[in-house]
Amino acid sequence: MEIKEEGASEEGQHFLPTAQANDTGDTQFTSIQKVSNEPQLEFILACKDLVAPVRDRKLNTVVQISVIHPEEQSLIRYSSTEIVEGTRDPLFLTGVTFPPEYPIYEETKIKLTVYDVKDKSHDTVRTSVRPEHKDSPPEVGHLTDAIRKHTTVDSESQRSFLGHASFKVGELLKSKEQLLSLSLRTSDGGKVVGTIEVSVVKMGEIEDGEADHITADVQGQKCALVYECTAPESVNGKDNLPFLNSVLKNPVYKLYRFPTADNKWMQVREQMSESILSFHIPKELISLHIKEDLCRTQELKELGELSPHWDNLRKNVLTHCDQMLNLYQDILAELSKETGSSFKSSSSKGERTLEFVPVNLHLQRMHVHSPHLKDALYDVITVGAPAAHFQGFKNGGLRKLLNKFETERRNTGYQFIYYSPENTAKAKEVLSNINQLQPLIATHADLLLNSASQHSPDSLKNSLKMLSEKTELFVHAFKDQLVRSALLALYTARPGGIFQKPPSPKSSTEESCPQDQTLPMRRQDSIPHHSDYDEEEWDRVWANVGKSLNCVIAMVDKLIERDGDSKGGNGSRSNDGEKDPSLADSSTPHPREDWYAELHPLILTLKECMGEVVSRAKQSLTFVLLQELAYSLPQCLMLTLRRDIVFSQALAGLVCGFIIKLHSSLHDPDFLRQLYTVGLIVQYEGLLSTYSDEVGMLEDMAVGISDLKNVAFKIIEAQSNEVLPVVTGRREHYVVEVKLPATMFESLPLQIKGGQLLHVHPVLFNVGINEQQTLAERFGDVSLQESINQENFELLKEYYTIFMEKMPPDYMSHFQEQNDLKGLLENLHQNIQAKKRKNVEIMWLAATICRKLNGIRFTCCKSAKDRTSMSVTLEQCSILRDEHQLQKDFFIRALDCMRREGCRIENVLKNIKCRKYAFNMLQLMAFPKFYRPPEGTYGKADT
Ligand SMILES: O=P(O)(O)O[C@H]1[C@H](O)[C@@H](O)[C@H](OP(=O)(O)O)[C@@H](OP(=O)(O)O)[C@H]1O
Repeated sequence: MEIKEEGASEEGQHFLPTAQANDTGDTQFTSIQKVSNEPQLEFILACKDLVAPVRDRKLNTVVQISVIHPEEQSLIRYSSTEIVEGTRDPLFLTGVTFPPEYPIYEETKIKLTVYDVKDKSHDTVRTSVRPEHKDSPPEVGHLTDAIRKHTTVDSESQRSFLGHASFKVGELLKSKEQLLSLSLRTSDGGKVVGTIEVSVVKMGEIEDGEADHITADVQGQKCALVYECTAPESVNGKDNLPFLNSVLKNPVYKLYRFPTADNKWMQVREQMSESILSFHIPKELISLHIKEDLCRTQELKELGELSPHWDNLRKNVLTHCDQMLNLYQDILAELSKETGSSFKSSSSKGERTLEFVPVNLHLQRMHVHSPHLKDALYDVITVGAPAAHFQGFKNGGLRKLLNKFETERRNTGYQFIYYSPENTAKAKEVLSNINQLQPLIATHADLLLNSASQHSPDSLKNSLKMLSEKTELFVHAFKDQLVRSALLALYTARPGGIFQKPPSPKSSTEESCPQDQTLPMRRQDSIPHHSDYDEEEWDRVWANVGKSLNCVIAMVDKLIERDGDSKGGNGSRSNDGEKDPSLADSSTPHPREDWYAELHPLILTLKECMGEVVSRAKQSLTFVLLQELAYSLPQCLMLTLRRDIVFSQALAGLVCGFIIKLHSSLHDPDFLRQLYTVGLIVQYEGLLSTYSDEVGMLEDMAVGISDLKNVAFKIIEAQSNEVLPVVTGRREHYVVEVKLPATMFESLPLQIKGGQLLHVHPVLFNVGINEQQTLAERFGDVSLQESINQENFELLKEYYTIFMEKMPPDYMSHFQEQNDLKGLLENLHQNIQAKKRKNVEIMWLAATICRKLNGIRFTCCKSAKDRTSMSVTLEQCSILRDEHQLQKDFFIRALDCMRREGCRIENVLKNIKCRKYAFNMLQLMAFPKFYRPPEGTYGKADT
């Protein structure tokens, strides 16, 4: 019987994605008992004694799995197995899994339809995730009618119906050993054409003696089937799930079984999930930029009077800054409309309002349950290369643009004062420190006064300690030579080179300072002229803060001492109990003093001295920043915008990777120790070519990833159910606060609980693999890739050195591991030096090193859809081969299964509404061998 007949009887069939399948709203059906957040039901299939329609014809079989929901009675296409060729007893490696949220009940019926595939190069069965009802609304259809018609007819004409069987989920679950053996019948329900076996699978750890084994034969190989055990908490981290679930969304699960070298089965579950951080982090970041830019605009306005040249420049800068602010505000407003979004598709890459959002960001997870080994999770974050697609790549990407900008700026001549990028960054840092410390010191000063008015010696001492610490930090912040030189520059930029002295504080310090701690500085009464510029004045102003703090300390000491005396205490005694003669006069009892009245004037002076320092430093450093902004407007601001966009995409991915890593390793004390002592390596695999537009993308990506070194994480206790991370700080210095629920937070080491900043060490290795890279290698230039790989190798080596220095020797579980790592690093270095074409060994080595160093893995290409899918599936199968003894002969079959029916083809589907990797034959010929998808899974769709 041909598929058309079968199709006709299943007119209402459709393929329901989990996101839409969540809610039937009914409770009259019997739910399946399930472990929270684990798939509800997983099974595998095998057929026996299939009858070929034509005698002696070898069968190539595939099973299509459909679901009949109890309340609907319509058939929904759910998934397919891979095609098994040339046997009447096929064992399918691709299983069936129903995710946690899928509406499946004991009453739900599953229909299994077996087909014989004549030409598998055409067997791309489904093209749409949505109902194929005649009357389905066009906006949910996703595909153009033309494509849908073409692909359906094309695929269906290439296979024929063999037989079908159905069962209810409850029957399977209650059956002996949770295994059903069903007769396959022709569509009229008459003839038996073979049997199909359905076996429930439960992923989990095998402990010796616990596993049941069933011997099966896969292409002549005996394999033991393993059933039902419980996954260890370290893998599932079940108690942490609500936390992870608040970040990950719309999971897709796929299940496989593969034979191991010792003829047993391993089970493998793929999971692919979106993250709401895709949108959340960009929104956080844009808000932060807006705050920072508003503050800068205000500081520019407060720069005071400037000579006409500088004043015009400032006006110009302010106008452009306002325009940029409006732009950021508009983008934020647009993004805020996207409530609940967690995915930006590859086809939205160039959308202006989504520019800050990473493309196609997902967690790609492989959970392996293999005999005699602990269950293992392998995570890779897949995401489109962080790049400014809307701005385009005509003039290159950030790496080139920033270099060009800097070189030109350095050579501009007289109109601007050149400050190096380091100095500009320093100016931003000091300004930010001032803005943070000044209010903090003011608060501590008020607390000190409060303690004074309560006449509490202990609280007075504590407040003083805090005040002293913060004031010392403050004084330290200004030690830089930059402030001094910027003050002179600003002085010369005032009208007539006149220095605008900030309002003088009242000169009360001298009078109120106890004993002989007078301030050496006498303030200038007249405004100095250029030639009069007193370079040392700044030192005096700055030193006054320290001196007035000393006055406060001395006064507090005095007050506490007198208080002790008045209570009949010992006064101030030296260690041997003798009275200190220098303080002998103050040991006579005093009546209870008004501490507040004594300290208040000193605190006022301290605040005033600080005010003067802040005012001068702020103005001079703002003047430094004016130089950067004023040069080449508006390009300079556009460059900042580009960098912000690229960074935002990179940061969203990083935060997602960090949270997932934290979640899966929270119970590992060694990991936590590594986190606060060395920080985490974050390794990016880039698959971009160094030809045409992708050169610009790679230039963007390299800067975006390198900028991630300016990010630190801080773990804080969540005060409510809201656990989404918060981004604080400013450009070039970000702190991401990750909130953990109380129980999880409590289990952390003190260092992390105490708020220690946790650092990341990003590295990028890129190897172009496509036909464009062939062109680059033959006719173009690969130097960008070479220098990126070389530079990042040095960074990786540095991390490794610190890691080996700081982590205890027993941390690397075996001595062997250390040697392995060293060898791998050397090997990576040699491969980078070798300058071989499309040397994908670089990627495998870098990824292996990252995994061994317990780092966070990323894989990126332009859209994280096609090349990325090839690479992550290859990585998964290589891990199965190297770490889980996947039988050698099954390497390619496993790879093909994952690419044909796995999560990544679903990724393609959700991006372009078509189940085909966007490659043509010509492109694939240029790919390294193991990066080519199986027949029938690629082609160009007219999207
Ligand atoms: O434009 P054509 O000739 O169809 O080439 C495609 C490539 O073959 C794919 O590799 C690109 O996708 P990835 O960047 O996910 O690999 C794919 O990127 P896109 O999905 O962003 O269009 C295309 O560049």
